[in-house]
Amino acid sequence: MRGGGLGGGLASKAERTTSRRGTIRAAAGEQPKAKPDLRKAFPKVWELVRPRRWLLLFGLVLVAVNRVAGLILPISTKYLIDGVLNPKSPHPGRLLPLVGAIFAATAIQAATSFSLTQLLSKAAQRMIADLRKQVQQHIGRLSVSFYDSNRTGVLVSRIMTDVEGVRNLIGTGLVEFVGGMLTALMVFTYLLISNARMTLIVFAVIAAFVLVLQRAFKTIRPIFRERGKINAEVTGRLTESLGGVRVIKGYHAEEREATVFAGGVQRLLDNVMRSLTATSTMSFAATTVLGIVGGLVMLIGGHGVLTHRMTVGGYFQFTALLAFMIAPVFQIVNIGTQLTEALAGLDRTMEILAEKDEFSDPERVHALGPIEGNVTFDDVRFAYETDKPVLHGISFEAKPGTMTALVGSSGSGKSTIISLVCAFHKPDSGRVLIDGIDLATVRLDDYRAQLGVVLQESFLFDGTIRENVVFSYPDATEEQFLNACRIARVDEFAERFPEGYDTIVGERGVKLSGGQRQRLSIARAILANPRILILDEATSSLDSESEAMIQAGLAFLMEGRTTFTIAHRLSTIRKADQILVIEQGQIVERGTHASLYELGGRYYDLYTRQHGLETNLFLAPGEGDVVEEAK
Ligand SMILES: Nc1ncnc2c1ncn2[C@@H]1O[C@H](COP(=O)(O)OP(=O)(O)OP(=O)(O)O)[C@@H](O)[C@H]1O
Repeated sequence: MRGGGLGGGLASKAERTTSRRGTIRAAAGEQPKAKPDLRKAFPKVWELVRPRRWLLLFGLVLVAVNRVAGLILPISTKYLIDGVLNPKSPHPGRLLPLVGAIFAATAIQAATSFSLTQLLSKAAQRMIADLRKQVQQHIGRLSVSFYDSNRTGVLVSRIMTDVEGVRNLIGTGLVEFVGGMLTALMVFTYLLISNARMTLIVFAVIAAFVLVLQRAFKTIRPIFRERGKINAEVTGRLTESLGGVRVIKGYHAEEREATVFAGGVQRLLDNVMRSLTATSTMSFAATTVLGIVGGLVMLIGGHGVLTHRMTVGGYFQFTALLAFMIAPVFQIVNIGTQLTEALAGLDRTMEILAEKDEFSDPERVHALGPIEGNVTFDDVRFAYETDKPVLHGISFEAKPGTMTALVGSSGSGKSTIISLVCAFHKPDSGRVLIDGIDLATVRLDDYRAQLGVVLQESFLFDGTIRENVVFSYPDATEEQFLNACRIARVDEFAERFPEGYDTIVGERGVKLSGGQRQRLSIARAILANPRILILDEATSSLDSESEAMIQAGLAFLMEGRTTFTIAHRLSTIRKADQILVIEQGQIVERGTHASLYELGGRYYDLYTRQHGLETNLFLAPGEGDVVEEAK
């Protein structure tokens, strides 16, 4: 993207504005759904499964072979006891072939198990990687209002954690599940043929248990869904508090933060405890059922053998096979939980993927060639929330290559106007026109490629100086890159580092000063060569040397571009071709510095306030002297 660091705009503004419009249910703190909507989940599951359907089918064949091979051993007990070892007519010659068959079956079982894990687990991991990329890409294309209303940590968890659970759908989870069912069915049929009465009694007990299990799953599913939500919230808060460590320390709020975190961890613990209670109840029930079934089989089978209705071999075979029928039911307990988790994760992932991506807005049909940079607001009205209008009929024109400064008190709507210029939002009524074309109908990629943003909170990645500068135009030549660095005076500090432009900056590397960060951000914007430039000036004052360097870079950057600035420095405001004074979402005055000063109205008030108060709205503290000289 050539856009001169739009990301910074998202980050800084999202931090300043709190969550006001909840788009993701979990983040908005709504009650979790009782269970994932399966009808909605299946198309999504199918979408994931479809490209891998042959693999899964092959996996199922492998499972079938595996399970049949696994049945050879229990089935052979009957032949061993009744055929080979029968005291009345022993057949020692049959022993070796029987053992050979068991060896062969075991070899097949081992080989198929190995291949299953190799094939399916790897496919599952590949799928997780794909899905992660897809979710991240989608989130990247969502509108700014989405970011405003969802916490960063929550989004991180959506991309990293939720997707992880999907492993169980493609990995061995689903196949094990189907394989288990298959085995149970095969064994059930076999047992039914060999001893219908005993099989049906055992089956009735197990069926009752399955019904109980189903109820248990109903309870346990929302717990898992909620766990994902709590996890995301706790991670979110943690990410924020680690990022805002200076504010926390500054207000000595370490303990308060610890309490908040402890509260989150406790909620997580409570949730895990609840699910553990549910799972332990399930295993308690399972053990009891196992005991009952075992006793019943012994009673009926023993009686059968004593009354010669069953052979000893038949009895042992029955008990051995029974395990193969019951084990899958218990496996389902385990796998069922995993699949439930996977579906809950998928459900949240789907919620994100269902969010409307700002680029594929059907209204945005106009391709935009190189623009001149005429920006016109035509009676623009806008509200973030219904019934709370923020802009009330803003109209102005910014001619190509001119500078428009927005001034006004805090909360008057300056940033909102800028957001509309950036097409982060659409007006509720009225139009924003770019060279006469309604911005709401323009393709965003075309437009944003011609937009550059320099924010007061310069946004730096963890990477080298070079990477941070060319971020706005990755195809820049070395010459273009060096030229931008020279104009923005990045060379002056970068070349002093032993690693030069390859010096790592950001969290892991060299910490740059506020002024240096701004210069880097200016170099980035110069390289992007935007037609429309957004400049959110820093409020903090820099020493005069840094200030001079920044001003020189900015002067070059603004040359010939339509610039919008939320100005704090009088030096910038005085250069503006037009100043718009915004109060409560309206333009109350407009003109140049001289004409507005002359007018003696709101602008005059704001301007002269600096003589009396430190909290000047234009200027950073200490800038007053510069004003005096400039006047
Ligand atoms: N994302 C948002 N959701 C809801 N309301 C918002 C949002 N962002 C801003 N507002 C509201 O819109 C109004 C105008 O805010 P805006 O940020 O445009 O003011 P501003 O003039 O840029 O203020 P400042 O100089 O303090 O940054 C304020 O009342 C603010 O509370």
